[in-house]
Amino acid sequence: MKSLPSPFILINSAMSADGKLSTKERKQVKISGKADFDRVDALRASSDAIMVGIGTMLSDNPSLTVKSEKRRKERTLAGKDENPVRIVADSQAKTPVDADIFKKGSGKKIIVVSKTAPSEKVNALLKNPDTKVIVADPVGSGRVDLTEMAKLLKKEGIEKLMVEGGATLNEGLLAAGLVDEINIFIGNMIIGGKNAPTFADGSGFSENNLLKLELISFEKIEDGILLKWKVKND
Ligand SMILES: NC(=O)C1=CN([C@@H]2O[C@H](COP(=O)(O)OP(=O)(O)OC[C@H]3O[C@@H](n4cnc5c(N)ncnc54)[C@H](O)[C@@H]3O)[C@@H](O)[C@H]2O)C=CC1
Ligand SMILES: Nc1nc(O)c(N)c(N[C@@H]2O[C@H](COP(=O)(O)O)[C@@H](O)[C@H]2O)n1
Repeated sequence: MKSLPSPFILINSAMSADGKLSTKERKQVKISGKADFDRVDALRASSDAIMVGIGTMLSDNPSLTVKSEKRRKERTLAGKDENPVRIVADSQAKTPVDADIFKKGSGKKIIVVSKTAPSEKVNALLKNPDTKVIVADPVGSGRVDLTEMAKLLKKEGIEKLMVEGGATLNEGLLAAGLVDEINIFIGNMIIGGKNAPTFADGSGFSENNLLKLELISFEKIEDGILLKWKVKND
């Protein structure tokens, strides 16, 4: 069983047929087609928050907004912000102060940092409206403690957290036993390259300690396939 308290955490990723999230230059690739991007948009709209790691922030500068106006309206009619809370796991507060999450779309932003994040960078980030910095580093390791982060995000009222990568954060959350569900869209291309990020990088699991999954569903979408997995955290 997953350790509580934590939001329900779902990782959504798009990968190539050979399991890569992007190129060896860490350049974002359009793996999903129109239909899958629309599915992802609906998933964003149904979530309380969307999170990426600092690696993804620096390489992709994502806006993490809900793209469909209809879905944004539905959220506001339900008394929510247009966009879910946008969160970055960013141990040293390296998120650029002019990142697209601050410029595009309305709604709250949370930067999760460690105790050793430089205060001038933290203060600069806090100048952005609707932005909060949370320190999740109980022992002062200099790295965000993901279990502590989950606990603090739950306290912020986040019940459903959608994680959109990247490779290192995915593995960190999986290794911490925090992930409930994985949605992977496998696109019709090979990216290749031993240094191209895969779905779960980090240090990985050992042979006698592999993380087991249970298949929920599979669905053909355009020229790819969507796999939904439940994570067996016991
Ligand atoms: N195809 C897809 O669906 C997606 C692809 N990507 C791709 O993934 C690549 C980025 O992946 P990565 O470089 O691995 O960066 P990442 O986005 O996974 O961020 C990793 C960073 O998160 C921070 N972090 C803080 N605390 C952590 C902890 N306890 N455990 C793990 N990480 C922690 C660390 O500074 C770490 O270096 C890019 O090339 C991007 O384009 C990213 C998202 C989705
Ligand atoms: N679902 C999906 N399919 C792909 O093909 C992708 N390359 C990604 N990437 C993720 O989407 C983020 C960009 O979000 P915005 O359009 O800027 O809102 C990017 O950072 C990855 O997390 N996802």
